[in-house]
Amino acid sequence: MELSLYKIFLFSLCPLTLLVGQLVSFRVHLEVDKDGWLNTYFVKQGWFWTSLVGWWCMIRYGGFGPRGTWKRTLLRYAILTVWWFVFTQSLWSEAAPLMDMVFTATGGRCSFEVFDSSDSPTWSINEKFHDTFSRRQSSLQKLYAALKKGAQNPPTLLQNAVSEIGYWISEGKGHLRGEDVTPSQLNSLIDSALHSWKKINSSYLCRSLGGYWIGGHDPSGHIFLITLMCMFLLGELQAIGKRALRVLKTHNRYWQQLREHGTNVLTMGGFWNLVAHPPATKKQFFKQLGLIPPNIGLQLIQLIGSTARFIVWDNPVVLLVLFTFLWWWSLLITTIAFHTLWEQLSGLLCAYVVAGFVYWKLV
Ligand SMILES: CCCCCCCCCCCCCCCC(=O)SCCNC(=O)CCNC(=O)[C@H](O)C(C)(C)COP(=O)(O)O
Ligand SMILES: Nc1ncnc2c1ncn2[C@@H]1O[C@H](COP(=O)(O)O)[C@@H](OP(=O)(O)O)[C@H]1O
Repeated sequence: MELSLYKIFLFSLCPLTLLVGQLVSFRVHLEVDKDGWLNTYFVKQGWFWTSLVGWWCMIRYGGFGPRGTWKRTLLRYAILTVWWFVFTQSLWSEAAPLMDMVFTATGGRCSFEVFDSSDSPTWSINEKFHDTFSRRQSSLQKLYAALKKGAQNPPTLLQNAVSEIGYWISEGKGHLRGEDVTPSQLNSLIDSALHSWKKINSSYLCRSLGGYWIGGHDPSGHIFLITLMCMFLLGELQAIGKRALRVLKTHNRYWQQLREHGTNVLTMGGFWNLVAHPPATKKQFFKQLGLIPPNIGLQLIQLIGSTARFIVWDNPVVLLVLFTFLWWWSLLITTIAFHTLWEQLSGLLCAYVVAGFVYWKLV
């Protein structure tokens, strides 16, 4: 296989991003919302989006480029999908994914340290028990449900304590009512109850019971997944790139429409005003929107329609590039804000070894 400039880009993008992220993390401290829309709806469902966009491109560009065949493309996709599945998902409910096996084999476990067990006289929630208020609250609810489900009659002490915490959190009280037990005794009680009922060997199961993963070496699932996704999309772009560029250049009509309708929409009818000075409330927004003359509204709808058609139907390569950029951005954020360097490297390496082989040997 010859080493083109594109190949160098394909093989170096993720490792270089990790390096840059590490360097940036020395100077910048990032607070990232784990429950933000990008992470929740896109990255965490990333293999779905990547498969959809990847396959859609293959179908729309009439197959698989000069070098590819259906069989080869399918083989590459199948290898990457199986590897993603084995590494990050449970094959069946009791089996742990490979990344969680590494974690538990290196001393990690699911913890239920709900209460702060330092010797403060007032009861409080352990700072490490999940990172945000809403996550704590939902984890407490899961924990309570698990305790209730696990035993027909949970010890009264346990039951009282857990319902008390739920109340404490929702009411935002400063301390717990004193029980005849210490915080660390209660932590152990909860911990041993759950661990004796179930073999908690995956992060998914741990989270679903309200616990959190601590200790051990936890290869970054995000870095693993994003590396696999970037390499798949960029790897397949090699096969369809030339054809996609040719198609992109033939759509002069769309650019003309964009210019005409776009200028009309922006210069007339107060639309620009609406964008430049958005009203404070939704109600005012819709009221002002209603004041836009109907023909401008129609042109706006036409513009949105033709843009959607231009991207989704005629030039899905735009989607491929957008998604690749989105994944790359999330990779950078992950390398700056999450995990240790070694956990990032192991996530990267596990994806890279297989994706590297696929795009080195199977193209
Ligand atoms: C000749 C062949 C023609 C085929 C034509 C196909 C037509 C196109 C249709 C394609 C449909 C898409 C199918 C996709 C199948 C899926 O992948 S569905 C599952 C999606 N799931 C995900 O994406 C989950 C990804 N998330 C994770 O792996 C983990 O959450 C994580 C990011 C690794 C994090 O793990 P934590 O434990 O939370 O840290
Ligand atoms: N780019 C990103 N944006 C937001 N959250 C991210 C992120 N990368 C990683 N995370 C979060 O960091 C944690 C560790 O990720 P991972 O082990 O998959 O690399 C996960 O938390 P949760 O699992 O609690 O959602 C994940 O959601």
